[in-house]
Amino acid sequence: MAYSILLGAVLVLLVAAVVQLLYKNFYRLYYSAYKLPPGNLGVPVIGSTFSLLRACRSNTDDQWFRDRIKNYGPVSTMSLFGSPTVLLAGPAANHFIFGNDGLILTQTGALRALVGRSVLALTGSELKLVRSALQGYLKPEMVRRYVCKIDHEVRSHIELNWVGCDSVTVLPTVRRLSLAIICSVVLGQESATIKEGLCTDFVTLGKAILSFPVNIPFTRFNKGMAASAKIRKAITNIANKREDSLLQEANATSDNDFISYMLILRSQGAHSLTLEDIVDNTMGLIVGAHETTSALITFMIRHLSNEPDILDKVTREQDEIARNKNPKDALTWDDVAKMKYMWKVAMETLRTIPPVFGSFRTTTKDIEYQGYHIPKGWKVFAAQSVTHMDSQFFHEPNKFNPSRFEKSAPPYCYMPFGGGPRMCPGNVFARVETMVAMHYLVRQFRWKITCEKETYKRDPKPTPVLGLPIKLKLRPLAKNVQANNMDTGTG
Ligand code: HEM
Repeated sequence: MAYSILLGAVLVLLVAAVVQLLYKNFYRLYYSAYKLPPGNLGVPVIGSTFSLLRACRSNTDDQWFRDRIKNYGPVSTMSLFGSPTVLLAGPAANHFIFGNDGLILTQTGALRALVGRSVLALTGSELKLVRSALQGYLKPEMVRRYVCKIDHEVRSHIELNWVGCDSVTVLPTVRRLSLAIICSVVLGQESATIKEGLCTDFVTLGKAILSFPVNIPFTRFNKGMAASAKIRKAITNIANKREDSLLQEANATSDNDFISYMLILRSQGAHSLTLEDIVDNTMGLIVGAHETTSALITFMIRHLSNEPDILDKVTREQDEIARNKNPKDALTWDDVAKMKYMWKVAMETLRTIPPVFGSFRTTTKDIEYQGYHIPKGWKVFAAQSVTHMDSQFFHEPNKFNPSRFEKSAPPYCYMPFGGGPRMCPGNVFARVETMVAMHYLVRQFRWKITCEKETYKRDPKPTPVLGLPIKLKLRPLAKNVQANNMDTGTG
């Protein structure tokens, strides 16, 4: 028995070694005319996937990238998620990846399966149409119209989840806020079922983005697919109702929800997406907005609790904005524009802990970069988080110093929202949401982190391992703020 197990193990090892050898030689022969970047593809299909995922989950991804760059230089070959991939880092890499029309944005197979035919998975003329619709929906003139809704969501959320609590676990709480905000804007009045019932499903879906897209029971991907089906069903119900009511109203105009906006654009001939495509794009928008902004707000709260001088400066700025208005009135677009210092705190948070740490692209033709060839069909991954923490571009990169943004960062060194034609279309929305939420939190509360030693992992969004529990106190002045919120009916 023991002998046959041993024999079996030897055979498996032998087969693995032969496959590895064939795989390596196949690539070497097939690309013999190419000057490939240094590195290797590692174990077939798996390559460096698990090692990178492990690094992400133990918050050592930055070190992982640095070690690779030390071993192979800023351009190297590896295999990730089953594809040969070239890893790039540095401002030249960012310039290359965001401005090269031979590269198309790639999503992991898992994301394509989870979010379907959203902007994230489209190419060519369909992509242009959807991108332009998204940009139209999220352009500053439109976001200006959502500020009041965002303000209302933030105040109601704080009354329900923060006021009267001695402690709060920040990340899950802020995720609910962020989901409530994006759903009430994107889905309109009927968003309640989604924002109240499906937050956990959005988190499960988010966690499956970096998983192997093989649907085996109990895996992350399998759970993500189940969550995605539930979300899609709920959004489809809303979309069907919207379509019916628009058919009944001649000359309907959008009341700002994304589904009506897309249906009206379609009736005007701007695109020909099916209702299913519109549902997928709505999901894509919520997925893009929800965990990124909640990560930003969570880590701002964490940073501010360790930086009393910065918190003081932020509070003075926010008190000044509040002083010039009637406390019952919602914040406006102009108020948000005055939050200049707090935005620098957000930028510094995005530099140190970017919610999206890099960008994946696929080559549509053979490409040359810094003397190396990147063959057609290969993936290119640029890790922007590496440049954010490089002392060549950011003096004392480990120091949390919002004032560094009094000067612009060097070109292509600071890219938390990406760049080029696929730059995040939600960046203005994210700014408004974050500023409004932080305005009320900073003015109403003081907090202390419960577990100073808590670390975070990338899952794939940065996630404090305990969710960031904090002890909470009302700021003395906050009693007035709270009384006024009650008057306005947000309590
Ligand atoms: C702090 C918050 C946010 C950060 C850091 C962030 C970051 C990013 C980045 C880096 C990309 C580009 C990825 C690439 O080029 O590979 C992206 C794309 C995207 N983001 Fe955001 N985002 C944030 C908030 C939002 C919000 C609030 C929305 C929606 C309201 C949104 C919607 C999207 C969409 C739809 C895409 C895909 C665009 C495309 O494929 O062309 N994001 N985001």
